[in-house]
Amino acid sequence: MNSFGQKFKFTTFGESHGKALGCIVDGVPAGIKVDESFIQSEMDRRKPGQNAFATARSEGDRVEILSGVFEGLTTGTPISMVIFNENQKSKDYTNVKDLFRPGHADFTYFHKYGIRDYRGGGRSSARETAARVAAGAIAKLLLKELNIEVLSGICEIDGIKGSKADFEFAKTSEIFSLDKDKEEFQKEAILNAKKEHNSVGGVALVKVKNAPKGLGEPLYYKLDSQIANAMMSINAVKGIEIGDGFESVSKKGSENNDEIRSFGFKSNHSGGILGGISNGDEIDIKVYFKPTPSIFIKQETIDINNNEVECELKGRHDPCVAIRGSVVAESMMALVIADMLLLNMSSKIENIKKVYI
Ligand SMILES: Cc1cc2nc3c(=O)[nH]c(=O)nc-3n(C[C@H](O)[C@H](O)[C@H](O)COP(=O)(O)O)c2cc1C
Ligand SMILES: C=C(O[C@@H]1CC(C(=O)O)=C[C@@H](OP(=O)(O)O)[C@H]1O)C(=O)O
Repeated sequence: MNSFGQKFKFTTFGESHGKALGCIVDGVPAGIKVDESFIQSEMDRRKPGQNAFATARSEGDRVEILSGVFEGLTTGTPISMVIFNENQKSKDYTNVKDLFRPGHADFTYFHKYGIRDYRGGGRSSARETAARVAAGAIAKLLLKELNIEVLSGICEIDGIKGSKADFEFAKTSEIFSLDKDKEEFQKEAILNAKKEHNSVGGVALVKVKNAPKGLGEPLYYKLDSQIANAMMSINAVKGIEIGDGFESVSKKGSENNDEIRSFGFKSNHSGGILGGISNGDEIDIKVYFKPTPSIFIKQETIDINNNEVECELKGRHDPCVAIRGSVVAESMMALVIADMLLLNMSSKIENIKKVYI
């Protein structure tokens, strides 16, 4: 079992240097309008090779829908989508074929499976996240029908934090940072690291607008625990925060509580989730990405025979994975919300009656 979700489920397949990648999304209700140009526009926001802040690998990331859609509508049967790889350069990996890149998953995959697919990280490469964005686009089409929106953007790069509380959200990959005053410095930090053959980390903000109250199951399928599970499943994610997150630890209860009025909550320190259930306010999380492990600085490592060697990489790598990673985080959030919506259908007898009677 390696799928995500209980009702709105998906799984992905493929490798970075294999023939193709793809996903199967199961449990999608019938009758959702499938706008293929929307799916492609989501793919384009994540795809590599678009600017100096991303890997130079050039992929069209064109999605082909193989099943589950008829005359522009979902049929209620599994939706399968495929994305063919176009720009693999496996030769770049020949000199590190038998060794483990520090910080990447080469070491752990080898010890788990006993096989070294050295071609660009194989299944552990974040190229897999293209398939998640395709699945996330289907989730977003469901959310659109309910006027729920998921957005994301960058709020921190290499320790340079955005300062505005109310960010303008990035809609395309052209818009880089949520804080226009800090954007220039954040960009510079990435380009400087790149010049030095190094990489930097970053933080993405993900928000859900118009999420209804009541999403999330008690106790073992809470909305926040599922969001954490989804985000931590993304390559290079090392932590997440819900609402004020770690900052709330140093606050008094009186500062941290969101007081309640008849019109709603006076503040949103909770990030829109209480007791693992959405409270109707904006859902608001931060996702922390580590610096890209593949860097072009000589490092010490071992080979598959345990010999101590030096590792010198070639190839094409993101100098900061958080930039494209923010789009992946947004897709995973859409998938969690879609799953929770479908689970929520059966939380009240009135809802079940609406469907069946
Ligand atoms: C969008 C995205 C792009 C990435 N690009 C690269 C890359 O070009 N080179 C690399 O070494 N790692 C890249 N990573 C990170 C690795 O895939 C990841 O660090 C590796 O699989 C090890 O997993 P872990 O960091 O979660 O432990 C990327 C991650 C994301 C989310
Ligand atoms: C190709 C993509 O990103 C890749 C993610 C990645 C990694 O190790 O995660 C390593 C690089 O690829 P390659 O396997 O060719 O060395 C990136 O270019 C993509 O996101 O589509």
